[in-house]
Amino acid sequence: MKIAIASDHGGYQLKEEIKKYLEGRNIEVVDLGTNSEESVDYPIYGKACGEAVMSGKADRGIVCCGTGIGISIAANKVKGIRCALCTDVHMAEMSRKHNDSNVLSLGGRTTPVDKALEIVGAWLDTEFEGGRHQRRVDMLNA
Ligand SMILES: O=C[C@H](O)[C@H](O)[C@H](O)COP(=O)(O)O
Repeated sequence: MKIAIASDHGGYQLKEEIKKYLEGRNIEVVDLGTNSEESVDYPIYGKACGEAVMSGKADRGIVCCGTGIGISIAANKVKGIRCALCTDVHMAEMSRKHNDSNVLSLGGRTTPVDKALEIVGAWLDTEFEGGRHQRRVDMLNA
């Protein structure tokens, strides 16, 4: 699996931790920036991550900003993206099982690193259930 990651300055530290975690699991990472804590604009990074997933450059994506809100909104503007802002493991699991989320969003200023990495792990390891949920995902795509 190949994962695209992107953040603004508010999510930069968390993105770096997630990158280490993914590499520790031998998952290929496409890092779309940002590359420091210098102030940048999250719409650019959310869009870049969404486009990387939709173009096939990555299988799924993970985005981070201060709260995870702005960058998730940006990613969701790319057609075909189902970006889920998750603050706990249950939400991450449900976003995969029911919504087939293809991008995960996390808040670097709102979710501690250890909890965020648990959320990432659950999100990576949970499959879409299909069935009635496929019909709803198809409706989102339409
Ligand atoms: O939803 C937006 C994000 O949380 C941003 O990371 C945040 O708005 C950036 O704020 P500031 O420019 O004050 O660091």
